[in-house]
Amino acid sequence: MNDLRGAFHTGQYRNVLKENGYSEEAIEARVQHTWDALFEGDEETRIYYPAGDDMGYFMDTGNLDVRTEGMSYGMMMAVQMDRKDVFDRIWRWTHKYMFMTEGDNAGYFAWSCKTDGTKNSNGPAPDGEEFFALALLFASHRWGDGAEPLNYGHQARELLRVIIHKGEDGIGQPMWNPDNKLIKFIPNCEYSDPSYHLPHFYELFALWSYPEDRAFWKEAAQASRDYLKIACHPVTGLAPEYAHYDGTPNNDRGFGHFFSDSYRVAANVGLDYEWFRGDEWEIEEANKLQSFFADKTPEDYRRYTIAGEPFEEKSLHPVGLLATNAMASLAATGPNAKANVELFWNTPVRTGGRRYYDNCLYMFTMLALSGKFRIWMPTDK
Ligand SMILES: O[C@@H]1[C@@H](O)[C@H](O[C@@H]2CO[C@@H](O[C@@H]3CO[C@@H](O)[C@H](O)[C@H]3O)[C@H](O)[C@H]2O)OC[C@H]1O
Repeated sequence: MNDLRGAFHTGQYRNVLKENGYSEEAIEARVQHTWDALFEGDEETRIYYPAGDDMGYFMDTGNLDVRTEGMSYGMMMAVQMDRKDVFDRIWRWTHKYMFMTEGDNAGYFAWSCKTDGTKNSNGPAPDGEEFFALALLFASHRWGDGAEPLNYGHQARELLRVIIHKGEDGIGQPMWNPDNKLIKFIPNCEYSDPSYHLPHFYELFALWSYPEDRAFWKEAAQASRDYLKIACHPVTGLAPEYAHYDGTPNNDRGFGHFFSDSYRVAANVGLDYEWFRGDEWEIEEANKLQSFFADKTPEDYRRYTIAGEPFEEKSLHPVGLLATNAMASLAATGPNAKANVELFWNTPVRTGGRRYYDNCLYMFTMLALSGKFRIWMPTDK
């Protein structure tokens, strides 16, 4: 058992794919094949593009931009796959083009840029910052720190400080509400996005952030686990894209239903259970989600109310959805856990214009179900 100061962590990672009967050789090959498709493949599958001598970016191929979401995901994938070269390229691009040094959002990263580095927005999206922070901490633990901007540990701790303390000097807003400890959809709003809640990340921030920030992160982990219980529907398990702090869907801008953002809740619940046995509720939640989708096929996935009523509109990212449903099998104990893993295994990475979001979720699921989405400790260097 690793010392995670009170947080349960086995130090063991299930290979759910192996448990489902696939050979270690086949699993290794699929993990590598997935990496190759996203990072080195042809235009049909790749989402990573090297830029210049020492930089690179993930492109949202559906929106033709570079998002903090994708950049932070790419860094997390690279550190898990021990690809410091790719990690450093993505982080250099992020640091050079996305970081904001002035205005209300100074200290945050612009959530969307053009591929030439021009900012499309001067606002951040907190899901990027939280993934950057943990990817940087893992990089520090796995490879050691270098010269700025590759001083990963320092970069992570500074970011973890800014995202909760911003606004204390009267300029800007924090990404977490300081009272209820819930992550906001964007800093200058007072509602949340259930898919942004990563209690398993906050447990680790509570260990490795600046000492004065650790108590906050520990409380945030509990607050997020409690919040997910009220944001996910009690029967279907479906979460809306955006939700109020009391857990009810926020449909002010049409994001109060189960659609693209929401898919990540299944993956997050699965990984929190795998890393920390976060909450026994996560087993129920995973079972409910898998049960809701048991009689549905990817070709017919829709937008749904969280009570499960379908809209006409088809899912924009069916491969991403089936992948996250499979990742929920890290927590699921129900009769659908195996079928979800099989469906994932039998589905290739997505090709074509909308592939970015699907294939990000696909790669995370491939890592998680093969026991390769792991916690990198300071002692792992
Ligand atoms: O209004 C923006 C808001 O859109 C932004 O959110 C980011 C973009 O949306 C989220 O992911 C998308 C899910 O749908 C797929 O089709 C897209 O490809 C994904 O990028 C993402 O999690 C958010 O970071 O945040 C800033 C707000 O100002």
